Amino acid sequence: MATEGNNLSQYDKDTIPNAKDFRFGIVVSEWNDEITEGLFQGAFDALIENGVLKENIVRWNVPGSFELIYGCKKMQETFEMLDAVIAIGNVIQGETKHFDFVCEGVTQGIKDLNLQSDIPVIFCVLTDNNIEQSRARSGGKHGNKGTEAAIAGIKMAQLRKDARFYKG
Ligand SMILES: Nc1c(NC[C@H](O)[C@H](O)[C@H](O)CO)[nH]c(=O)[nH]c1=O
Ligand SMILES: CC(=O)[C@@H](O)COP(=O)(O)O
Repeated sequence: MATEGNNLSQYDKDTIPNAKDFRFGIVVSEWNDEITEGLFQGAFDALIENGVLKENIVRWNVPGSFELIYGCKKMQETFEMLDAVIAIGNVIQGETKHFDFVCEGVTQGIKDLNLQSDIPVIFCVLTDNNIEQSRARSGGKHGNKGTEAAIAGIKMAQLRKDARFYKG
């Protein structure tokens, strides 16, 4: 289902696990920071709204979305107590095929991090045709992808906690 006609910021609070004991890392790309700062604020606010303590959120910045791969890997390695990491970026189509390679690279890289580490990494990377689409998805008419990513992070942190419980 496309984002059009949906709101990325809407969720049923009653279905979200209480996140008061969860700790999150957030890695933010500085490319298109007008957009990535909006995504970060959406994610941060949603975490706090669902019980996460400010002191349990650590943020690192990286130059661009491609560097999210290394930044998230080092976040996982450095803070082993984290329950989830959120990768925030915004890639906008330019004149060349570079967009395709950055998007594919960061997608595959973050996928690999989820396979290689026990700490889930949430994919909060907008891959848009133009800045208008990015603005609409980072607090505009389609809501905020950062909010959606935070909720996904809480749910995956809870899934990881449940899995550890059942495994013993
Ligand atoms: N064009 C965009 C980039 N490009 C930069 C790369 O992400 C990377 O930092 C560079 O290739 C050096 O390794 N990054 C974005 O996040 N968004 C863009 O639109
Ligand atoms: C995603 C990119 O790297 C892209 O915005 C760069 O622009 P261009 O393809 O015009 O060099």
